[in-house]
Amino acid sequence: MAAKRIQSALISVFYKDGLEPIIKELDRLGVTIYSTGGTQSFIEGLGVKVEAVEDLTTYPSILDGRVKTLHPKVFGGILARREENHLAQLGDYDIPELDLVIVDLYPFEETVANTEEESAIIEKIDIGGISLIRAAAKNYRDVAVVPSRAEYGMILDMLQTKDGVTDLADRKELARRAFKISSHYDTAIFNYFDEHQTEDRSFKKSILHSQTLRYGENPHQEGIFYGDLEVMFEKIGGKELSYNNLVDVDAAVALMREFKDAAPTFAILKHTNSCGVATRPTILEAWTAALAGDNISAFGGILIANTTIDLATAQEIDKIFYEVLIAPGFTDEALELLTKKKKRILLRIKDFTVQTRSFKSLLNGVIEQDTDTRIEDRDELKVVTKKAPSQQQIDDLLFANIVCKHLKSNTIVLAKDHQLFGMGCGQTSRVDALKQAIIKAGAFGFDLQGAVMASDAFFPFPDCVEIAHEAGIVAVTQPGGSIKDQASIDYCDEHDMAMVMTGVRHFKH
Ligand SMILES: NC(=O)c1ncn([C@@H]2O[C@H](COP(=O)(O)O)[C@@H](O)[C@H]2O)c1NC=O
Repeated sequence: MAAKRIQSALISVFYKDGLEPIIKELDRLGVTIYSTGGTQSFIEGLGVKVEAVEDLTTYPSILDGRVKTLHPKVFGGILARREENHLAQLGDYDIPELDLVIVDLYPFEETVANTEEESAIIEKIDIGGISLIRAAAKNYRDVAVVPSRAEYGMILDMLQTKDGVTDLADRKELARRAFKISSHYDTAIFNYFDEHQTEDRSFKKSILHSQTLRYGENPHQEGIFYGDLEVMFEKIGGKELSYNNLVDVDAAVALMREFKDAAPTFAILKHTNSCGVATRPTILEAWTAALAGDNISAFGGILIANTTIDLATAQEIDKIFYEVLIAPGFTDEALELLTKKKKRILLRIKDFTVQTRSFKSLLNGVIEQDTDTRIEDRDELKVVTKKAPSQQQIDDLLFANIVCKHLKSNTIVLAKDHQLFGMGCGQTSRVDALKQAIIKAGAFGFDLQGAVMASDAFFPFPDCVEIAHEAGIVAVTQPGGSIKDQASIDYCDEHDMAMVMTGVRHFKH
């Protein structure tokens, strides 16, 4: 008996919107509707007959609504298997069968987001509704459950096209969704209680949206993204985002977030590392200067701007092959041109915010930390050398420090006039990172005389400032904290270099 006709329904919803067409359809099908106070009034307002749950239970809703459906006459009608023994018991206790349960839970997450008042939050922990959902889902062989407004379309379609008959596969799918909703809801409640706990924590994350990716990092690996990209981006064109695209887009957004309020800035990234970054008076100039940083690595890169892309910039960008272009806006003419290349992914970014906590799988568990959203401003730069950097050099040091923060450790950034000249990253020694940065700067024609250097962590020895000086570097920023800091400072003093310390390390593994 896989197909079931809906003859009775219990409806208890917090938000009433979207319910009307379902009620009308149930009414057309002659379904007996039971409902709780507010939902009952809403249905009556539609001119549809409805039985009060209070009449069924012969109890009023008590304790300010904390107990209204929690009663054997309700749960018996949902949980009874439609077989002789259970149906006989329903008969003995005068309990009606309930074939369909529609619930929209108290908005717990929304309440947590909007208030810190604990009593208001606690009252929004739904007890009766979540029990109704779980009971109906457990008995999916006989009962259909609608656990949230997201399933309204699905049930309406079933009512309309199958005339109130549900089949087992559909009811099982609704049950799967019901446990997805109930576990998500309980995860949110748990995380609220667990938030300030220091011991005995449990890692629980629930994301309702997902996207199956073509593959993972490589074609032989499966890949899935859990999240809702539409909240952050409007995808204007191009192929599906791949696993690697998503990783790179994440790195690009984290970097450009630091330049959100700066003058027009462009960054070009490959494998999460930036190979070109520049800030200029116009976005076209920023693009040109970023590309000059390394026009070879830029091939197939991820491009991100903090400013609307105009036609002139689009015409230049269009000359190279890139994977993804992200910007807060595109002029119509720019879009007309850029969308001609059908595979190129164009994302209009709506929101530069990054998650405040980040985590990844590791060994037999997960490692979690605060996201590194800290960035130093000019007041935090402590001059440790006899010579202080000029205002222009301070600007360049701050620029280089941001770029450095977003490169894989160990990393060194060389920059001048708000332009990345060369970087070394992902190196096992800081000296190698510096040598790589110098080679790259040279390869793309940059003269390092008067340029600045940023390091993600302290210099264990003075070798880096020695090599930097020989290359022409005049000012350095680094966190400091090495027992040999003084040796680097002394070298700078002896060679007319300026050094500032931030006191903040920015490792990125
Ligand atoms: N306490 C109960 O027995 C109970 N039964 C259902 N609810 C919830 O009450 C809300 C609907 O109430 P009303 O129909 O009165 O507006 C729904 O969000 C439903 O999930 C309950 N409320 C909270 O637990």
